[in-house]
Parts: sequence; structure tokens; C-alpha cells
Amino acid sequence: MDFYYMPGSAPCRAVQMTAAAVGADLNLKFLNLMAGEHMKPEFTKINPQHVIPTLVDGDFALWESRAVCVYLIEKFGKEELFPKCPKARAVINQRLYFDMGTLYQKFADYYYPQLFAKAPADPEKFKAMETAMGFFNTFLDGSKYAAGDSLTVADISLVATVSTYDAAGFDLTKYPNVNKWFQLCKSTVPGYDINQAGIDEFKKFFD
Ligand SMILES: N[C@@H](CCC(=O)N[C@@H](CS)C(=O)NCC(=O)O)C(=O)O
Repeated sequence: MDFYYMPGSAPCRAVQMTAAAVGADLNLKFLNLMAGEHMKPEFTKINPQHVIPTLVDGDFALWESRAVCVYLIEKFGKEELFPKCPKARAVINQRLYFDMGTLYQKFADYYYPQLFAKAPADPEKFKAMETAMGFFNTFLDGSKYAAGDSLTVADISLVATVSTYDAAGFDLTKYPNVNKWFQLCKSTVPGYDINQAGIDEFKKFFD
């Protein structure tokens, strides 16, 4: 399977950790967004939305990291990462949508204008990030992992986001449940070393 990615990208790292968890071999295809490679017709033919991560499995192309993670889990039969039980799956989905629509989104809203448009920091957007992280801290009350007592795709997606907050200097110690969960994920999420290598790349944007 071809995998179009950049190592610093959080959603790409989530897919790479999922691939490690299910034992999928990804044929890595580095796509340099800074050089506009995602806008070239070779790539827009595959993905008209021109975003990474993008997975190509034969004649099937898929993007949106969380959809790609779930596809890999189902293709490789690792049901424990996305159990079929309706309630368990519903909580995992809630966490995944929270990650995409709220936690990662608030990070992007605050940091991206500063990183990519040299805009000044907006304190209201920083508060929105704090509120989002506070929600996640509450979800983790009495729960070892993001969606219960075992590791699921929700943890893989969320740890890509939370490690990105951490890399940007966001203080996680104010969120004790998140901080504890983050330390646990570092040692239990398969392929976390790949995430760390990507984080090291991402940090260069802050230099
Ligand atoms: N929600 C998407 C976000 C994908 C995304 O925005 N990727 C960025 C890189 S991190 C990208 O490819 N940007 C290029 C563009 O939007 O044209 C996911 O989780 O896969």
C-alpha cells in the first residue's frame, strides 16, 4: 500500500502508528507540502482534496486519517482496536470526532496562523485550546484509556494530537488525567517511536 505523508504531520503519524499496531506494511511516499507537491496533477488525480495522509491500496484511495486508521484495523482484522460492540464503538467514534473537530481543530486555530502566516497569538484561541484539553481531561476521569480500559484507535488518534500540543510547549501538567494517559500511551501505543521521530520534525517549525 502506498502512503503519501510527511513525518511532521499529526494525522500522518496517527496512520503510521495504526499501521504498526496492525502489522501493515506502508510503502512511504514523502510528499513535500512546502514545495506544493500535493497540488500537482499526479497527486490531485489520486486525491482531489489534496491532503495527506492518503493511502492507496491497489485501485482504492482513501484519506481522512481516522477513516484510514479504521480501514487498516478492519482490513487486518485487529478488532480489539475498534470493537464491534455498539456502545464501545460509539464511545470510540465520539472520541475520534472530538479529536478531529475539537481538540486538533483548536490547536490548528491557535498555532497555524502564527506558524504559517506570521500572525500574532490570539489569547481567545489559546483559551479555546485549554477548554478542549479540559474536556479530554474530564473524559479520562476513571478511565485508563481514551475510550475505556483498553487501547483503541481513539488513543492512537488522540496521542498524535496531544503529543503535538506537547511539542508546541503546551503545558499538559495542568491536566493530570491527560498527562498520566500520555505517559501510558508513550509506552503502550505500537509505533510510538515513529510518532516521536515525526514530532522531532514538527518541532523544527517552532525554531
Ligand atoms: N482531517 C484531515 C486533515 C488532513 C490535513 O489537513 N492534512 C494537511 C497536512 S497535516 C494537508 O495535507 N494540507 C494540505 C492541504 O490542505 O492542501 C485528516 O485527519 O487526515
